[in-house]
Amino acid sequence: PVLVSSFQPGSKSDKACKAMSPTTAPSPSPTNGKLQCLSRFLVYAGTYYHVNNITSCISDLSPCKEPPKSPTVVEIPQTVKDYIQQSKTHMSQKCLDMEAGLQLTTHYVDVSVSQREIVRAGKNTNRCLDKELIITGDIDRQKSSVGQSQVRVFLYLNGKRYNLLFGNAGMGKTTLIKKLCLDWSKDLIPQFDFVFLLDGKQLNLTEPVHSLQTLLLNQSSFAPPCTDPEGVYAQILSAPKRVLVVFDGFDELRDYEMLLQTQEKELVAALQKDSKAQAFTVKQLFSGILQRVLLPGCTLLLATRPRGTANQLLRRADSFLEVCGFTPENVETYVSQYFSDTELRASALDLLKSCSYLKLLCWNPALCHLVCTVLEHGKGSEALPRTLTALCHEVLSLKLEKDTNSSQGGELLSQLSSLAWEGIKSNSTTVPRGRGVSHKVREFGLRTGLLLSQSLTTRTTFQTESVGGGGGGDNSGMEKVQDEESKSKEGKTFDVDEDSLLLWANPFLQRGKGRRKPQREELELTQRFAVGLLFHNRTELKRLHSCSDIIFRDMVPSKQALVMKHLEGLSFGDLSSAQILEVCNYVYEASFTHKDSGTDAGGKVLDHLAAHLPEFVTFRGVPLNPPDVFTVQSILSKAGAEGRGFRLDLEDSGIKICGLKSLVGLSNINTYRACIADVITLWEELETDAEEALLQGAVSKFKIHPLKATQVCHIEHLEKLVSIHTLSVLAEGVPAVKELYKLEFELGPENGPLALPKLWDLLPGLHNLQHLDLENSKIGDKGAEKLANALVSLHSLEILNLSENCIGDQGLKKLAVVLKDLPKLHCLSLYSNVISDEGAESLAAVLPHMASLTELDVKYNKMTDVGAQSLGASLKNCEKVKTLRMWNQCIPYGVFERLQQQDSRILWH
Ligand SMILES: Nc1ncnc2c1ncn2[C@@H]1O[C@H](COP(=O)(O)OP(=O)(O)OP(=O)(O)O)[C@@H](O)[C@H]1O
Repeated sequence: PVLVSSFQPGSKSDKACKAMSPTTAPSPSPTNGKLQCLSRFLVYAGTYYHVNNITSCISDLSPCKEPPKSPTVVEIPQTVKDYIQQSKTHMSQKCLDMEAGLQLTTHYVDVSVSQREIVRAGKNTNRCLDKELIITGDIDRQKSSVGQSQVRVFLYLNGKRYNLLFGNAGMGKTTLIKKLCLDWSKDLIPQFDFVFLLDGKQLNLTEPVHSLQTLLLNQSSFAPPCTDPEGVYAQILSAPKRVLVVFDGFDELRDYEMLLQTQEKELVAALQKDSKAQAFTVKQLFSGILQRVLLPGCTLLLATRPRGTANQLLRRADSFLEVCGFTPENVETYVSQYFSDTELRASALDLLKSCSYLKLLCWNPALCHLVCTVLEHGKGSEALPRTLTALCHEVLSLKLEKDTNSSQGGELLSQLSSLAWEGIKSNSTTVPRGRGVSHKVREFGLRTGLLLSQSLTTRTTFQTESVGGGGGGDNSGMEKVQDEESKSKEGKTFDVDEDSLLLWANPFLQRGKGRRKPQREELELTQRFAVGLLFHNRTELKRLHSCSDIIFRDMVPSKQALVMKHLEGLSFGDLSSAQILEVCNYVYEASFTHKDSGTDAGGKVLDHLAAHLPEFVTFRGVPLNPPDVFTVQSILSKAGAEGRGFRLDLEDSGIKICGLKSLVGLSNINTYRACIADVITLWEELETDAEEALLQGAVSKFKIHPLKATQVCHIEHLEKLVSIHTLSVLAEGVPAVKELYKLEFELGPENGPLALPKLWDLLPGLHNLQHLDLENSKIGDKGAEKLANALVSLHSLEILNLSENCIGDQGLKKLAVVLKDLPKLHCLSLYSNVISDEGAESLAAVLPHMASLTELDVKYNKMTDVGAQSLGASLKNCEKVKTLRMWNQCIPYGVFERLQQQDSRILWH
């Protein structure tokens, strides 16, 4: 395309997508504990939202350039080889289930996994060790994709010992792990002899009766009974590099961080001394593995949702992977695999096309499954749900309709809802064991898939040769049962065993006791459902018998009024970006769950938000997933219909290019910011599709001022944009570049030098730049020379910060020549460089020619009294200068004081 002829076009397809969770900022709570009845119901709907698989796994990827090198193969005894073979057979049978009726072998969709990066938070990289995950733009995310073959994920693990696998609830971490296990069982991943899956739920086993050996051989998911535990364990210890340990079932990074807290010395010593002693708690053993006290050479893969920062963990890990969820193509594959009947398949795909929001929800695999459940019932597009609430509600209704004993469904559902709401309030994914859940409720919950039951298995370890296949079962010769509630059943069970652990099949009910911020993903979701249901169609609600007539007559309108009052009480200008997004989502649920909204109470809520959303809407730093973009878009366009215009900031939101297109395409968006590389790709797409009006709008509304570059890619992107500006056929160039007045180069001394060559190339294109900040970028004399060449073109420059840059006399000499030709420069900082007398003199020589200079800082350099005196003398000819800071240790105190007495503009600080 002409517009972008100067550089490599990016990929045009949105093939990767982002799986980031919204942040946990405090948010308005329309429920405020007052909508309990309905919200309980909604919790229930939410509970159904995702039928979760509880297993454990780990993985890490990075692009694999070479075939993996297996560590030296140690001779493995035959009995151990047999065990490995048995493990593989066992795993290949046991890890196949994804959802009821869906299996990995027939329904799995190859998803992309991308690498994520972290940065040190804060400007001073030495002082601040905190690290954060970077939210990358769409194009960069696609570039960092490790591809779709799961085997590649494993190859990627090669040599990386500490791997984190991120993904929001339902995005497919557990499923990916199972697929990896399946691949391992098929000998596709030869670098590991052993793969063990550990599960966060096992932390419920609090008795100190475990050893590393029993943890791995008896407690890990999908492990078969072992005839020769001693031999196998010895083999594991002798070649830990050939062992992969996967942790899953921890809901947040923080849960892992808790396991990284320093252990007592005696405990560490005990773990190291005798890892076979059955004297440890599961928690101690998990800690031992995560802290590299136990099995130090093994590869770890930790699956987790990305919420919250867990600095210790981020600091330790070598690689960060993320499951990207489904692309539109993946959704099509999933739907095609889900519907084996060709006619049903075609109609499902057709229906999905007509329902944008549902289609976007399918980005999340767990929701994609729910969408298929609804599509399966073949209602026309008019009857399809349009919100998350309506989707979950519909699935729940279908589920209950199918339930044979549904006569009591309403009552049981209500009881289950109370339990779920308690769980949300107490931050627990499990139903407390002492809670005395009635048999009926338990059975109902398990039957409908709202509850899962998991026995915290202590697997049989055979002492004899009499191993029978992979089944756990009630075998004789069983080791001591280590938890009174543990059963000798295999892994996860779904029976009505009163003793096993009851879990909500809902990924949004998170664990942890009160130490978290109160506002969590699941609570946000509950509120979203609560609001949605409150404004739902009454006939629909009645289908589940969850509310009486009185509730409809009295409570619903009064709660609706409360929501409205709450909304009216919000001061939108004070809300954080995450809160704005939450409000948009609540309001979307309220306004669109009911089919005929627009004229009713839900419509009023929408009107209010549309009228009061601030004119500047920023989602900077808040992950915007595809359905979020849709809700924001509907609210913005509603406001547009009322004549309101907006400025949008979408930087660091991970928005996909198609989402960017839909928002930028709104006629009432006056200006926008977003990842430059993504914007350029959008322009390219618009140009290729000959969407001229949209292209023109997308170019003219784009803004980048002021720009703070904190990563190398920011400068790479800017370079592309500047080259479009200078080379493009657009007569007026790119307005965003022309209007860039301030550029802060904040990559720090480590990364700065990587991007400097590009910076020098692009700088001359920024004709209108007024403020350039290059502090602490290690530019040195060479860089100073390059900068001098670029400065010739920057006639508008007013402020130049070159503090802490290792610039010496040579560099300053080059700079001095051009500094005098910058007619508007009024502030120059050369603080903390290595300038000595020679440099000071060359600066002194040009000082009187710097027509606009008012502030000069050369403090903490290397000049002595000689240099100081020449600067002092030169100052006499510079009327405009207001301050000259130049103290350093090489200038004798007396000299400095005298200079100061002569000219009060000379300052210490
Ligand atoms: N690649 C895939 N192909 C087909 N279905 C998938 C895929 N990934 C996920 N799913 C579906 O989505 C559901 C949720 O996935 P999964 O349990 O793996 O999510 P998760 O990221 O582990 O969530 P949580 O954080 O709640 O544990 C699965 O049960 C499965 O039905």
